[in-house]
Amino acid sequence: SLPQGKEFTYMTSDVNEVSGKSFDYIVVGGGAAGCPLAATLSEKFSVLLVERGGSPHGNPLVTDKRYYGSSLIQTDEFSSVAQSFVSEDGVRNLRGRVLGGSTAINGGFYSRASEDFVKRSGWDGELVKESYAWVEAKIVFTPLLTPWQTVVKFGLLEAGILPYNGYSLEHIKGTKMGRTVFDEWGKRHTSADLLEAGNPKNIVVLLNATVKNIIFNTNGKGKEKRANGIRFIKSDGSSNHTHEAYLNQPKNSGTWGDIILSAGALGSPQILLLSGIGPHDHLKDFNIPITLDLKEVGQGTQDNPAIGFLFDTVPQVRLPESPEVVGIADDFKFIIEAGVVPISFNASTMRISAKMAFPASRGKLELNSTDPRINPSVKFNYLANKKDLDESVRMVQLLQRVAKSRSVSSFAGKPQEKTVSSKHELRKLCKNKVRTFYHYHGGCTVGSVVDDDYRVYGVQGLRVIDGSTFQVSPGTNPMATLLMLGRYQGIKILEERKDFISHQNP
Ligand SMILES: Cc1cc2nc3c(=O)[nH]c(=O)nc-3n(C[C@H](O)[C@H](O)[C@H](O)COP(=O)(O)OP(=O)(O)OC[C@H]3O[C@@H](n4cnc5c(N)ncnc54)[C@H](O)[C@@H]3O)c2cc1C
Repeated sequence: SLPQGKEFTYMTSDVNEVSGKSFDYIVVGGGAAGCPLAATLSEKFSVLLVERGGSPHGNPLVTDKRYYGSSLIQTDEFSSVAQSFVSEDGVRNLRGRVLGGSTAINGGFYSRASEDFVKRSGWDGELVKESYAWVEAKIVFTPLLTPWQTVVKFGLLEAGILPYNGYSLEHIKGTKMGRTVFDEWGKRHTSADLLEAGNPKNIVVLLNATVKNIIFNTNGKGKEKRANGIRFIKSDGSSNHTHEAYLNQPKNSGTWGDIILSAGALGSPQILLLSGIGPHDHLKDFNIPITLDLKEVGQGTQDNPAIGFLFDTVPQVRLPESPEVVGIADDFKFIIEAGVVPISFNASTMRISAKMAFPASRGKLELNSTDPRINPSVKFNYLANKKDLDESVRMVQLLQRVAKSRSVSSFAGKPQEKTVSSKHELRKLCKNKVRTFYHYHGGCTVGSVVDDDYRVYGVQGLRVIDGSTFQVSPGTNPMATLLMLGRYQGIKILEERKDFISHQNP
Protein backbone atom coordinates (compact mmCIF):
# COMPACT_ATOMS: atom_id res chain seq x y z
CA SER A 1 0.00 0.00 0.00
CA LEU A 2 0.99 3.64 -0.49
CA PRO A 3 1.64 5.66 2.71
CA GLN A 4 -1.83 7.22 2.64
CA GLY A 5 -3.32 3.75 2.63
CA LYS A 6 -4.00 3.97 -1.11
CA GLU A 7 -3.35 0.74 -2.95
CA PHE A 8 -1.13 0.38 -6.01
CA THR A 9 -2.73 -0.64 -9.24
CA TYR A 10 -2.79 -4.41 -9.54
CA MET A 11 -0.34 -5.73 -12.13
CA THR A 12 0.30 -9.28 -13.21
CA SER A 13 2.17 -11.08 -15.97
CA ASP A 14 0.24 -14.29 -15.38
CA VAL A 15 -2.12 -14.70 -18.34
CA ASN A 16 -4.11 -17.31 -16.41
CA GLU A 17 -5.24 -14.67 -13.90
CA VAL A 18 -7.06 -12.84 -16.68
CA SER A 19 -7.93 -15.64 -19.10
CA GLY A 20 -11.71 -16.17 -19.35
CA LYS A 21 -12.56 -13.12 -17.18
CA SER A 22 -14.88 -10.23 -18.04
CA PHE A 23 -14.53 -6.47 -17.55
CA ASP A 24 -16.61 -3.37 -18.31
CA TYR A 25 -13.82 -1.98 -20.54
CA ILE A 26 -10.72 -3.47 -22.12
CA VAL A 27 -7.93 -1.07 -23.08
CA VAL A 28 -5.24 -2.50 -25.36
CA GLY A 29 -1.85 -0.81 -24.95
CA GLY A 30 -0.60 1.06 -21.88
CA GLY A 31 1.10 3.99 -23.63
CA ALA A 32 0.63 7.75 -23.67
CA ALA A 33 -3.13 7.57 -24.26
CA GLY A 34 -3.94 4.11 -22.83
CA CYS A 35 -2.87 4.69 -19.20
CA PRO A 36 -4.76 7.95 -18.51
CA LEU A 37 -7.77 6.44 -20.32
CA ALA A 38 -7.77 3.28 -18.18
CA ALA A 39 -7.28 5.32 -14.99
CA THR A 40 -10.22 7.57 -15.85
CA LEU A 41 -12.59 4.75 -16.79
CA SER A 42 -11.71 2.96 -13.54
CA GLU A 43 -13.38 5.76 -11.58
CA LYS A 44 -16.70 4.06 -12.39
CA PHE A 45 -16.02 0.83 -14.28
CA SER A 46 -13.88 -2.27 -14.10
CA VAL A 47 -11.02 -2.05 -16.59
CA LEU A 48 -8.53 -4.51 -18.00
CA LEU A 49 -5.40 -2.87 -19.45
CA VAL A 50 -3.31 -5.22 -21.58
CA GLU A 51 0.28 -4.23 -22.33
CA ARG A 52 2.68 -6.29 -24.43
CA GLY A 53 5.75 -5.03 -22.52
CA GLY A 54 6.75 -5.26 -18.86
CA SER A 55 6.77 -2.82 -15.96
CA PRO A 56 8.80 0.40 -16.18
CA HIS A 57 9.14 0.66 -12.41
CA GLY A 58 12.69 0.13 -11.20
CA ASN A 59 14.13 -0.18 -14.71
CA PRO A 60 16.97 2.40 -14.88
CA LEU A 61 16.83 2.44 -18.69
CA VAL A 62 13.38 3.95 -18.31
CA THR A 63 13.45 5.89 -15.07
CA ASP A 64 16.97 7.38 -14.90
CA LYS A 65 17.76 10.41 -17.07
CA ARG A 66 21.45 9.48 -17.04
CA TYR A 67 20.49 6.57 -19.31
CA TYR A 68 18.15 8.59 -21.52
CA GLY A 69 18.60 7.35 -25.07
CA SER A 70 20.46 4.18 -24.09
CA SER A 71 17.33 2.07 -24.46
CA LEU A 72 17.16 3.21 -28.08
CA ILE A 73 20.59 1.93 -29.07
CA GLN A 74 20.41 -1.72 -28.16
CA THR A 75 17.10 -3.27 -29.04
CA ASP A 76 16.10 -6.86 -29.55
CA GLU A 77 13.25 -8.54 -31.34
CA PHE A 78 10.84 -9.43 -28.55
CA SER A 79 11.83 -8.05 -25.15
CA SER A 80 13.70 -4.69 -25.08
CA VAL A 81 11.71 -1.70 -23.78
CA ALA A 82 12.19 -0.01 -27.16
CA GLN A 83 11.36 -1.97 -30.28
CA SER A 84 13.10 -0.76 -33.41
CA PHE A 85 11.64 -0.89 -36.88
CA VAL A 86 12.91 0.23 -40.25
CA SER A 87 10.30 1.80 -42.48
CA GLU A 88 10.20 0.76 -46.13
CA ASP A 89 11.91 4.10 -46.78
CA GLY A 90 15.00 2.68 -45.04
CA VAL A 91 14.78 4.98 -41.99
CA ARG A 92 15.33 3.40 -38.56
CA ASN A 93 12.62 4.24 -36.06
CA LEU A 94 11.45 3.21 -32.58
CA ARG A 95 8.32 2.38 -30.56
CA GLY A 96 7.84 1.79 -26.84
CA ARG A 97 7.27 -1.77 -25.62
CA VAL A 98 6.72 -1.35 -21.90
CA LEU A 99 3.96 -0.02 -19.65
CA GLY A 100 4.12 3.74 -20.30
CA GLY A 101 4.61 3.04 -24.01
CA SER A 102 6.72 5.55 -25.89
CA THR A 103 6.55 7.95 -22.90
CA ALA A 104 8.97 5.49 -21.25
CA ILE A 105 11.62 5.81 -23.97
CA ASN A 106 11.09 9.26 -25.45
CA GLY A 107 12.74 12.67 -25.09
CA GLY A 108 10.23 13.65 -22.43
CA PHE A 109 9.61 17.10 -23.94
CA TYR A 110 6.13 18.29 -22.99
CA SER A 111 4.27 20.98 -24.92
CA ARG A 112 0.55 21.42 -25.60
CA ALA A 113 -1.17 21.60 -28.99
CA SER A 114 -2.24 24.96 -30.40
CA GLU A 115 -5.74 26.31 -29.87
CA ASP A 116 -6.18 26.01 -33.60
CA PHE A 117 -5.47 22.26 -33.47
CA VAL A 118 -7.96 21.84 -30.62
CA LYS A 119 -10.60 23.75 -32.58
CA ARG A 120 -10.01 21.79 -35.77
CA SER A 121 -10.26 18.54 -33.81
CA GLY A 122 -13.73 19.58 -32.68
CA TRP A 123 -12.83 19.13 -29.02
CA ASP A 124 -14.39 21.00 -26.10
CA GLY A 125 -11.75 23.65 -25.26
CA GLU A 126 -12.54 23.75 -21.54
CA LEU A 127 -12.37 19.99 -21.11
CA VAL A 128 -9.12 19.95 -23.10
CA LYS A 129 -7.59 22.47 -20.68
CA GLU A 130 -8.82 20.52 -17.64
CA SER A 131 -7.42 17.31 -19.08
CA TYR A 132 -4.00 18.83 -19.81
CA ALA A 133 -3.96 20.23 -16.26
CA TRP A 134 -4.89 16.81 -14.80
CA VAL A 135 -1.82 15.30 -16.52
CA GLU A 136 0.48 18.20 -15.69
CA ALA A 137 -0.26 18.13 -11.97
CA LYS A 138 1.01 14.55 -11.84
CA ILE A 139 3.91 13.95 -14.22
CA VAL A 140 5.13 17.24 -15.73
CA PHE A 141 8.04 19.37 -14.46
CA THR A 142 9.88 22.59 -15.26
CA PRO A 143 13.38 21.86 -16.57
CA LEU A 144 16.45 23.78 -15.39
CA LEU A 145 18.34 24.46 -18.58
CA THR A 146 21.73 22.80 -19.10
CA PRO A 147 24.55 24.86 -20.66
CA TRP A 148 23.95 23.26 -24.10
CA GLN A 149 20.21 24.02 -23.95
CA THR A 150 20.97 27.62 -22.97
CA VAL A 151 23.44 28.00 -25.84
CA VAL A 152 20.92 26.62 -28.33
CA LYS A 153 18.25 28.91 -26.95
CA PHE A 154 20.45 31.91 -27.81
CA GLY A 155 21.31 30.35 -31.17
CA LEU A 156 17.59 30.09 -32.04
CA LEU A 157 17.09 33.75 -31.13
CA GLU A 158 20.16 34.79 -33.17
CA ALA A 159 18.72 32.89 -36.14
CA GLY A 160 15.65 35.10 -35.88
CA ILE A 161 13.17 32.65 -34.29
CA LEU A 162 11.35 35.34 -32.34
CA PRO A 163 9.76 36.44 -30.07
CA TYR A 164 11.30 34.93 -26.97
CA ASN A 165 8.47 33.46 -24.90
CA GLY A 166 10.30 32.22 -21.78
CA TYR A 167 8.75 29.13 -20.20
CA SER A 168 5.49 28.24 -21.91
CA LEU A 169 3.22 25.25 -22.30
CA GLU A 170 1.57 26.75 -25.36
CA HIS A 171 2.33 26.16 -29.02
CA ILE A 172 3.27 29.69 -30.01
CA LYS A 173 5.64 31.23 -32.58
CA GLY A 174 9.16 31.94 -31.45
CA THR A 175 11.62 30.44 -29.01
CA LYS A 176 10.49 29.00 -25.70
CA MET A 177 11.37 26.59 -22.95
CA GLY A 178 8.84 23.79 -22.57
CA ARG A 179 8.16 21.30 -19.80
CA THR A 180 9.46 17.77 -19.30
CA VAL A 181 8.48 14.46 -17.71
CA PHE A 182 11.91 14.30 -16.01
CA ASP A 183 11.74 15.68 -12.46
CA GLU A 184 14.43 17.74 -10.70
CA TRP A 185 16.16 14.54 -9.55
CA GLY A 186 16.39 13.24 -13.11
CA LYS A 187 13.68 10.63 -12.63
CA ARG A 188 11.38 10.01 -15.59
CA HIS A 189 7.63 9.95 -14.97
CA THR A 190 5.74 7.98 -17.58
CA SER A 191 2.05 7.64 -18.39
CA ALA A 192 2.12 4.53 -16.17
CA ASP A 193 2.28 6.88 -13.14
CA LEU A 194 -1.19 8.12 -14.09
CA LEU A 195 -2.68 4.73 -13.29
CA GLU A 196 -2.33 5.63 -9.61
CA ALA A 197 -4.87 8.41 -10.17
CA GLY A 198 -7.53 5.81 -10.97
CA ASN A 199 -9.42 3.50 -8.67
CA PRO A 200 -6.90 0.71 -8.02
CA LYS A 201 -9.71 -1.69 -7.07
CA ASN A 202 -11.14 -1.35 -10.58
CA ILE A 203 -8.03 -1.83 -12.75
CA VAL A 204 -6.18 -4.99 -13.64
CA VAL A 205 -3.01 -4.47 -15.66
CA LEU A 206 -1.89 -7.52 -17.60
CA LEU A 207 1.77 -7.15 -18.61
CA ASN A 208 3.85 -9.10 -21.13
CA ALA A 209 0.75 -10.14 -23.08
CA THR A 210 0.27 -9.23 -26.74
CA VAL A 211 -3.22 -8.77 -28.12
CA LYS A 212 -3.69 -10.69 -31.32
CA ASN A 213 -7.17 -9.72 -32.38
CA ILE A 214 -10.68 -8.79 -31.34
CA ILE A 215 -13.57 -11.20 -30.87
CA PHE A 216 -16.87 -10.20 -32.48
CA ASN A 217 -20.35 -11.56 -32.23
CA THR A 218 -23.14 -11.02 -34.67
CA ASN A 219 -26.57 -10.65 -33.23
CA GLY A 220 -28.93 -11.28 -36.06
CA LYS A 221 -28.49 -10.93 -39.82
CA GLY A 222 -27.71 -7.49 -41.25
CA LYS A 223 -26.84 -6.14 -37.83
CA GLU A 224 -23.47 -4.57 -37.16
CA LYS A 225 -20.96 -6.85 -35.51
CA ARG A 226 -20.17 -6.10 -31.89
CA ALA A 227 -16.72 -6.38 -30.31
CA ASN A 228 -17.06 -8.39 -27.13
CA GLY A 229 -13.60 -9.64 -26.28
CA ILE A 230 -9.92 -9.96 -27.15
CA ARG A 231 -7.51 -12.77 -27.89
CA PHE A 232 -4.00 -12.52 -26.53
CA ILE A 233 -0.77 -14.48 -26.23
CA LYS A 234 2.25 -14.34 -23.97
CA SER A 235 4.72 -11.84 -25.42
CA ASP A 236 7.78 -14.02 -24.86
CA GLY A 237 6.56 -16.65 -27.30
CA SER A 238 6.98 -19.38 -24.67
CA SER A 239 3.57 -20.78 -25.51
CA ASN A 240 1.35 -20.93 -28.57
CA HIS A 241 -1.71 -20.87 -26.40
CA THR A 242 -4.23 -18.12 -27.18
CA HIS A 243 -6.20 -16.71 -24.23
CA GLU A 244 -9.41 -14.72 -24.24
CA ALA A 245 -10.95 -11.97 -22.08
CA TYR A 246 -14.42 -10.51 -22.53
CA LEU A 247 -16.59 -7.47 -21.97
CA ASN A 248 -19.16 -7.74 -19.20
CA GLN A 249 -22.64 -8.46 -20.47
CA PRO A 250 -24.77 -5.49 -19.39
CA LYS A 251 -27.47 -6.21 -16.86
CA ASN A 252 -31.12 -5.34 -17.57
CA SER A 253 -30.48 -4.64 -21.26
CA GLY A 254 -28.19 -1.72 -20.36
CA THR A 255 -25.46 -0.43 -22.63
CA TRP A 256 -22.18 -2.22 -23.23
CA GLY A 257 -18.66 -1.01 -22.56
CA ASP A 258 -16.02 -1.04 -25.30
CA ILE A 259 -12.79 -2.59 -26.42
CA ILE A 260 -10.47 0.40 -26.85
CA LEU A 261 -7.28 0.16 -28.90
CA SER A 262 -4.52 2.45 -27.60
CA ALA A 263 -1.69 0.45 -29.11
CA GLY A 264 -0.14 3.40 -30.97
CA ALA A 265 0.23 4.35 -34.63
CA LEU A 266 1.75 0.98 -35.52
CA GLY A 267 -0.09 -1.23 -33.03
CA SER A 268 -3.71 -0.14 -33.47
CA PRO A 269 -3.97 -0.43 -37.27
CA GLN A 270 -2.12 -3.75 -36.97
CA ILE A 271 -4.68 -5.13 -34.49
CA LEU A 272 -7.59 -3.95 -36.68
CA LEU A 273 -6.06 -5.72 -39.69
CA LEU A 274 -5.45 -8.88 -37.65
CA SER A 275 -9.12 -8.68 -36.60
CA GLY A 276 -10.30 -8.64 -40.22
CA ILE A 277 -11.01 -4.91 -40.36
CA GLY A 278 -9.19 -3.40 -43.32
CA PRO A 279 -8.80 -3.51 -47.09
CA HIS A 280 -10.35 -6.74 -48.36
CA ASP A 281 -7.53 -7.68 -50.79
CA HIS A 282 -4.80 -7.20 -48.24
CA LEU A 283 -6.61 -9.34 -45.65
CA LYS A 284 -7.13 -12.03 -48.27
CA ASP A 285 -3.36 -12.20 -48.87
CA PHE A 286 -3.00 -13.29 -45.24
CA ASN A 287 -6.09 -15.53 -45.15
CA ILE A 288 -7.66 -13.38 -42.48
CA PRO A 289 -11.47 -13.75 -42.42
CA ILE A 290 -13.10 -10.41 -43.24
CA THR A 291 -15.01 -8.74 -40.45
CA LEU A 292 -15.41 -5.46 -42.31
CA ASP A 293 -13.95 -4.19 -45.59
CA LEU A 294 -12.67 -0.82 -44.32
CA LYS A 295 -10.19 0.41 -46.91
CA GLU A 296 -8.78 3.29 -44.90
CA VAL A 297 -7.20 1.16 -42.15
CA GLY A 298 -3.43 1.66 -42.39
CA GLN A 299 -3.77 4.33 -45.07
CA GLY A 300 -2.26 7.81 -44.86
CA THR A 301 0.33 7.07 -42.17
CA GLN A 302 2.73 9.91 -41.84
CA ASP A 303 6.05 10.76 -40.23
CA ASN A 304 7.54 14.23 -40.03
CA PRO A 305 10.77 14.43 -42.03
CA ALA A 306 13.63 15.60 -39.83
CA ILE A 307 17.26 16.60 -40.32
CA GLY A 308 19.82 16.50 -37.51
CA PHE A 309 23.25 18.14 -37.25
CA LEU A 310 25.84 16.52 -34.99
CA PHE A 311 28.43 18.71 -33.32
CA ASP A 312 31.24 16.60 -31.95
CA THR A 313 33.89 15.55 -34.44
CA VAL A 314 34.85 12.90 -31.90
CA PRO A 315 32.13 11.47 -29.64
CA GLN A 316 32.50 12.60 -26.03
CA VAL A 317 31.79 11.06 -22.65
CA ARG A 318 28.92 13.34 -21.74
CA LEU A 319 25.67 12.79 -19.92
CA PRO A 320 22.72 12.58 -22.29
CA GLU A 321 20.35 15.53 -22.42
CA SER A 322 16.71 15.57 -23.39
CA PRO A 323 15.28 18.60 -25.23
CA GLU A 324 14.11 21.54 -23.08
CA VAL A 325 14.10 24.44 -25.54
CA VAL A 326 12.30 24.75 -28.85
CA GLY A 327 12.20 27.14 -31.79
CA ILE A 328 8.86 27.28 -33.60
CA ALA A 329 9.68 28.98 -36.89
CA ASP A 330 8.34 30.10 -40.24
CA ASP A 331 4.65 30.27 -39.39
CA PHE A 332 4.72 27.01 -37.38
CA LYS A 333 6.27 25.05 -40.28
CA PHE A 334 9.56 24.13 -38.60
CA ILE A 335 10.39 22.95 -35.09
CA ILE A 336 13.99 22.99 -33.85
CA GLU A 337 15.22 21.21 -30.72
CA ALA A 338 18.57 20.08 -29.33
CA GLY A 339 19.88 17.32 -27.12
CA VAL A 340 22.86 15.21 -26.24
CA VAL A 341 22.29 11.72 -27.55
CA PRO A 342 24.22 8.60 -26.68
CA ILE A 343 25.64 6.72 -29.64
CA SER A 344 27.05 3.94 -27.47
CA PHE A 345 27.08 3.26 -23.74
CA ASN A 346 30.08 5.54 -23.14
CA ALA A 347 29.93 8.09 -25.92
CA SER A 348 27.44 10.73 -26.88
CA THR A 349 27.18 13.67 -29.20
CA MET A 350 25.49 17.07 -29.18
CA ARG A 351 22.75 17.39 -31.76
CA ILE A 352 20.38 20.03 -33.11
CA SER A 353 17.45 18.72 -35.16
CA ALA A 354 14.66 20.21 -37.18
CA LYS A 355 11.21 18.74 -37.83
CA MET A 356 8.83 19.61 -40.65
CA ALA A 357 5.48 20.10 -38.95
CA PHE A 358 3.05 19.65 -41.84
CA PRO A 359 4.44 17.38 -44.55
CA ALA A 360 2.19 16.60 -47.51
CA SER A 361 3.64 13.13 -48.17
CA ARG A 362 1.77 10.18 -46.77
CA GLY A 363 2.29 6.46 -46.84
CA LYS A 364 0.66 3.29 -45.65
CA LEU A 365 0.88 0.46 -43.16
CA GLU A 366 0.36 -3.20 -43.97
CA LEU A 367 0.85 -6.51 -42.24
CA ASN A 368 4.13 -8.35 -42.55
CA SER A 369 2.96 -11.37 -40.64
CA THR A 370 -0.01 -12.66 -38.68
CA ASP A 371 2.21 -12.78 -35.58
CA PRO A 372 1.14 -9.68 -33.59
CA ARG A 373 4.62 -9.42 -32.09
CA ILE A 374 6.23 -8.71 -35.47
CA ASN A 375 6.32 -5.10 -36.69
CA PRO A 376 3.89 -4.33 -39.48
CA SER A 377 5.46 -2.93 -42.63
CA VAL A 378 5.17 0.82 -42.91
CA LYS A 379 6.19 3.31 -45.54
CA PHE A 380 6.09 7.04 -44.89
CA ASN A 381 7.28 8.34 -48.29
CA TYR A 382 9.48 11.01 -46.72
CA LEU A 383 9.93 14.02 -49.05
CA ALA A 384 8.16 12.22 -51.91
CA ASN A 385 5.92 15.22 -52.44
CA LYS A 386 7.77 18.08 -54.18
CA LYS A 387 6.39 20.61 -51.71
CA ASP A 388 8.06 18.70 -48.88
CA LEU A 389 11.38 18.56 -50.70
CA ASP A 390 11.29 22.32 -51.33
CA GLU A 391 10.34 22.95 -47.74
CA SER A 392 13.14 20.71 -46.48
CA VAL A 393 15.61 23.01 -48.26
CA ARG A 394 14.31 25.98 -46.27
CA MET A 395 14.37 23.87 -43.11
CA VAL A 396 18.07 23.05 -43.55
CA GLN A 397 18.89 26.67 -44.34
CA LEU A 398 17.32 27.61 -41.02
CA LEU A 399 19.18 24.83 -39.24
CA GLN A 400 22.43 26.11 -40.77
CA ARG A 401 21.69 29.61 -39.46
CA VAL A 402 21.24 28.21 -35.94
CA ALA A 403 24.40 26.10 -36.25
CA LYS A 404 26.41 29.10 -37.46
CA SER A 405 25.13 31.46 -34.77
CA ARG A 406 27.86 32.89 -32.55
CA SER A 407 26.36 31.22 -29.48
CA VAL A 408 26.35 27.72 -30.95
CA SER A 409 29.59 27.90 -32.94
CA SER A 410 31.65 29.35 -30.10
CA PHE A 411 30.36 26.63 -27.72
CA ALA A 412 30.26 23.61 -30.02
CA GLY A 413 32.36 24.42 -33.07
CA LYS A 414 31.22 23.48 -36.55
CA PRO A 415 28.70 20.73 -37.19
CA GLN A 416 29.96 17.50 -38.75
CA GLU A 417 27.83 18.21 -41.80
CA LYS A 418 29.47 20.29 -44.53
CA THR A 419 27.72 23.56 -45.27
CA VAL A 420 26.16 23.36 -48.70
CA SER A 421 24.31 26.21 -50.31
CA SER A 422 23.00 25.41 -53.78
CA LYS A 423 19.40 24.21 -53.88
CA HIS A 424 20.52 21.10 -55.72
CA GLU A 425 23.03 20.18 -52.99
CA LEU A 426 20.57 21.02 -50.23
CA ARG A 427 17.94 18.75 -51.77
CA LYS A 428 20.49 15.97 -52.06
CA LEU A 429 21.50 16.43 -48.43
CA CYS A 430 17.86 16.24 -47.33
CA LYS A 431 17.18 13.09 -49.31
CA ASN A 432 20.30 11.40 -47.97
CA LYS A 433 19.97 12.51 -44.39
CA VAL A 434 16.22 12.46 -43.78
CA ARG A 435 15.45 10.86 -40.44
CA THR A 436 12.56 10.65 -38.00
CA PHE A 437 11.56 12.91 -35.12
CA TYR A 438 9.56 9.89 -33.80
CA HIS A 439 6.20 11.67 -34.14
CA TYR A 440 4.73 9.23 -36.68
CA HIS A 441 0.94 9.09 -36.64
CA GLY A 442 -2.16 8.07 -38.61
CA GLY A 443 -3.47 4.76 -39.88
CA CYS A 444 -6.83 5.00 -38.04
CA THR A 445 -7.57 8.68 -38.60
CA VAL A 446 -10.66 10.46 -37.34
CA GLY A 447 -13.14 10.78 -40.19
CA SER A 448 -11.92 7.74 -42.10
CA VAL A 449 -11.53 4.85 -39.64
CA VAL A 450 -13.06 6.33 -36.47
CA ASP A 451 -15.84 8.89 -36.00
CA ASP A 452 -15.69 12.02 -33.82
CA ASP A 453 -16.22 9.86 -30.72
CA TYR A 454 -13.30 7.64 -31.76
CA ARG A 455 -15.62 4.70 -32.52
CA VAL A 456 -14.57 2.47 -35.42
CA TYR A 457 -17.03 2.88 -38.31
CA GLY A 458 -19.22 -0.08 -39.14
CA VAL A 459 -18.85 -2.15 -35.96
CA GLN A 460 -20.08 -1.68 -32.41
CA GLY A 461 -18.19 -1.58 -29.14
CA LEU A 462 -14.79 -0.76 -30.62
CA ARG A 463 -12.81 2.48 -30.36
CA VAL A 464 -9.30 3.63 -31.15
CA ILE A 465 -7.79 6.34 -28.94
CA ASP A 466 -4.10 7.11 -29.62
CA GLY A 467 -1.70 8.64 -32.14
CA SER A 468 -3.05 6.54 -35.00
CA THR A 469 -6.14 8.77 -35.06
CA PHE A 470 -4.18 11.98 -35.86
CA GLN A 471 -4.15 13.44 -39.38
CA VAL A 472 -1.23 15.67 -38.39
CA SER A 473 1.18 15.72 -35.48
CA PRO A 474 -0.08 18.22 -32.89
CA GLY A 475 1.98 21.02 -31.37
CA THR A 476 5.72 20.82 -31.12
CA ASN A 477 5.63 17.26 -29.75
CA PRO A 478 2.60 14.97 -29.53
CA MET A 479 2.98 13.31 -26.11
CA ALA A 480 1.18 16.05 -24.14
CA THR A 481 -1.81 15.88 -26.46
CA LEU A 482 -1.97 12.07 -26.37
CA LEU A 483 -1.85 12.03 -22.56
CA MET A 484 -4.58 14.68 -22.59
CA LEU A 485 -6.63 12.72 -25.16
CA GLY A 486 -6.67 9.61 -22.95
CA ARG A 487 -8.04 11.61 -20.03
CA TYR A 488 -10.42 13.63 -22.23
CA GLN A 489 -11.99 10.64 -23.97
CA GLY A 490 -12.23 8.79 -20.66
CA ILE A 491 -14.30 11.63 -19.23
CA LYS A 492 -16.45 11.75 -22.37
CA ILE A 493 -17.22 8.04 -21.99
CA LEU A 494 -18.04 8.44 -18.28
CA GLU A 495 -20.42 11.27 -19.21
CA GLU A 496 -22.06 9.22 -21.97
CA ARG A 497 -22.84 6.46 -19.50
CA LYS A 498 -23.85 8.61 -16.53
CA ASP A 499 -27.34 7.10 -16.39
CA PHE A 500 -26.01 3.59 -16.62
CA ILE A 501 -23.75 4.23 -13.66
CA SER A 502 -26.45 5.63 -11.43
CA HIS A 503 -28.65 2.69 -12.36
CA GLN A 504 -25.92 0.15 -11.54
CA ASN A 505 -24.56 1.85 -8.42
CA PRO A 506 -27.49 3.64 -6.81
C1 LIG B 1 12.42 7.86 -29.34
C2 LIG B 1 11.20 8.71 -29.20
C3 LIG B 1 11.33 10.03 -28.74
C4 LIG B 1 10.21 10.85 -28.63
N1 LIG B 1 10.33 12.08 -28.03
C5 LIG B 1 9.20 12.78 -27.72
C6 LIG B 1 9.27 13.95 -26.92
O1 LIG B 1 10.33 14.36 -26.42
N2 LIG B 1 8.10 14.63 -26.68
C7 LIG B 1 6.90 14.21 -27.19
O2 LIG B 1 5.90 14.89 -26.98
N3 LIG B 1 6.82 13.09 -27.92
C8 LIG B 1 7.93 12.35 -28.17
N4 LIG B 1 7.82 11.18 -28.85
C9 LIG B 1 6.50 10.78 -29.37
C10 LIG B 1 5.55 10.25 -28.30
O3 LIG B 1 6.24 9.52 -27.32
C11 LIG B 1 4.50 9.37 -29.00
O4 LIG B 1 3.89 10.12 -30.01
C12 LIG B 1 3.42 8.89 -28.04
O5 LIG B 1 3.97 8.19 -26.96
C13 LIG B 1 2.45 7.99 -28.81
O6 LIG B 1 1.42 7.65 -27.92
P1 LIG B 1 0.41 6.46 -28.22
O7 LIG B 1 -0.48 6.34 -27.05
O8 LIG B 1 -0.17 6.66 -29.57
O9 LIG B 1 1.36 5.17 -28.36
P2 LIG B 1 2.48 4.60 -27.38
O10 LIG B 1 2.85 5.58 -26.32
O11 LIG B 1 3.59 4.12 -28.24
O12 LIG B 1 1.77 3.37 -26.67
C14 LIG B 1 1.35 2.22 -27.36
C15 LIG B 1 1.40 1.05 -26.37
O13 LIG B 1 0.71 -0.06 -26.91
C16 LIG B 1 1.46 -1.25 -26.66
N5 LIG B 1 1.06 -2.23 -27.68
C17 LIG B 1 1.24 -2.16 -29.02
N6 LIG B 1 0.73 -3.24 -29.63
C18 LIG B 1 0.19 -4.02 -28.66
C19 LIG B 1 -0.49 -5.28 -28.67
N7 LIG B 1 -0.72 -5.95 -29.80
N8 LIG B 1 -0.90 -5.80 -27.47
C20 LIG B 1 -0.67 -5.14 -26.30
N9 LIG B 1 -0.02 -3.94 -26.24
C21 LIG B 1 0.40 -3.40 -27.41
C22 LIG B 1 2.90 -0.79 -26.76
O14 LIG B 1 3.80 -1.67 -26.13
C23 LIG B 1 2.83 0.58 -26.08
O15 LIG B 1 3.02 0.50 -24.69
C24 LIG B 1 8.93 10.35 -29.00
C25 LIG B 1 8.80 9.03 -29.45
C26 LIG B 1 9.91 8.21 -29.54
C27 LIG B 1 9.73 6.80 -30.02
